[in-house]
Amino acid sequence: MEYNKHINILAETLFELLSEALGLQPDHLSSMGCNKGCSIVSHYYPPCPEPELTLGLRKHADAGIMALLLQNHVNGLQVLHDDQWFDVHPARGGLVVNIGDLLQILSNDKFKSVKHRVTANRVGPRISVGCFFSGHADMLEEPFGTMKELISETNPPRYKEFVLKEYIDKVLSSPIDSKPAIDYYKL
Ligand SMILES: O=C(O)CCC(=O)C(=O)O
Ligand SMILES: [Fe+2]
Repeated sequence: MEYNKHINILAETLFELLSEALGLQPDHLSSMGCNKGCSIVSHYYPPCPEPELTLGLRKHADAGIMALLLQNHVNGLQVLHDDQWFDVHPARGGLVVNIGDLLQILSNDKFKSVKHRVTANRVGPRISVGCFFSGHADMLEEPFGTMKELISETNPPRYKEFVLKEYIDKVLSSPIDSKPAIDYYKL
């Protein structure tokens, strides 16, 4: 699919910039496989007659590595910052880049995943298309944790190592509003 092809090119560039921001070679995150395992999830939020009584999507942080989100012109996406919700107004032709929990772990909290939600709306529908990167299938059976290159005496790991497959099983089997999988691995 044409869109997927462009998203993958963009993701490659973003992973280069993120690697450099961590003081690593530009191809570091991609060579680990972070730019692979892209799944596309689309949401359709119909207009809601009583939006104050519900939400479009509950508060959460994305569990994977990174998400690139396209939204139509209808408001609804909000991010949590300093205990306050802020609207992420749709920008024509713009994409939202969300850091996921796995990138927070890889970077030892240098990059923080963002808590977000979608409010319900009287107008609509609101439509979004998210491209979620969860990493190359080869990473599934390998130990996963903060990148060794980032660990030092002054920057000890904040997460214990785990097997990615177990983490993903936890994410997929956890009931709504239960403890996020990342919290099981915090040291
Ligand atoms: O619909 C949106 O804008 C957000 C979707 C989302 O956060 C998700 O699928 O994880
Ligand atoms: Fe999300």
